[in-house]
Amino acid sequence: MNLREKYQIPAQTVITIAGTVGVGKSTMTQALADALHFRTSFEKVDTNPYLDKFYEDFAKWSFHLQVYFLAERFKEQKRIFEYGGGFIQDRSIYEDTGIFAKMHYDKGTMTPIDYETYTNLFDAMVMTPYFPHPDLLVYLEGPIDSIIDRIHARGRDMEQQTPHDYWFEMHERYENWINNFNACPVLRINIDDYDLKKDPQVVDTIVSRIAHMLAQTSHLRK
Ligand SMILES: Nc1ncnc2c1ncn2[C@@H]1O[C@H](COP(=O)(O)OP(=O)(O)O)[C@@H](O)[C@H]1O
Ligand SMILES: Nc1ncnc2c1ncn2[C@H]1C[C@H](O)[C@@H](COP(=O)(O)O)O1
Repeated sequence: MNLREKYQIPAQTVITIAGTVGVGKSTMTQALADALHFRTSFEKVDTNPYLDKFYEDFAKWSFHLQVYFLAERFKEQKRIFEYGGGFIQDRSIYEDTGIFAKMHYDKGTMTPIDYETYTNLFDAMVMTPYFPHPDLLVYLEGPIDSIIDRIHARGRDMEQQTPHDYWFEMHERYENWINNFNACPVLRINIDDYDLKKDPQVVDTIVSRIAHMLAQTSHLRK
């Protein structure tokens, strides 16, 4: 019996994993998908044609990158819908606007006109009754020092060159963002409490918490 059956999680459930860069979303996505026998929807980092350029020059490439991410995530959303759910998604679409686009606009590395164009597009595509929200957002959080260690351990070149202040600011913004997030139910998980690398069996406890939260919020999906 897999964990989905053990904890009676509906087969069509869609769970999105949110959290700052390097916190462990991809690792959690794979662990949950394996445990629940769900499909995965990963961010494609290596094939992103703007990401390296963006880290070299935020002001020049922030708009292009946001439009690219929006299109990619929307295509993934369509794929999830066509399969009828049963997915774990690595990063939510809400973080693109709520964290990244907003942060670059506030820092002056996205122009007001580009920001307005982007948010209009985002709202027209996502903030409508026709866009199915996930059943649950699992929010990963933890101390910024451990997260920066993970970014360094992973070793993506463009992230190594980025000043730590960028990651500090993002970490702080995530905290405010999640405290005001209400598009779907949220389960908060602290990375200090569960170490999927050292103890893969801990996924059982995480799935039981997910099942509990899904049961508590099932009335919202009827
Ligand atoms: N529990 C953990 N303990 C130590 N390192 C971890 C843990 N979970 C993830 N990592 C490592 O941290 C780095 C970032 O994790 P990743 O899942 O890619 O994060 P994200 O998708 O949020 O950017 C990777 O090198 C990954 O192997
Ligand atoms: N919407 C985004 N804007 C800017 N940068 C973004 C956006 N979404 C993801 N990214 C970056 C951040 C990381 O460098 C990579 C992958 O993110 P990760 O949290 O490691 O999965 O893309």
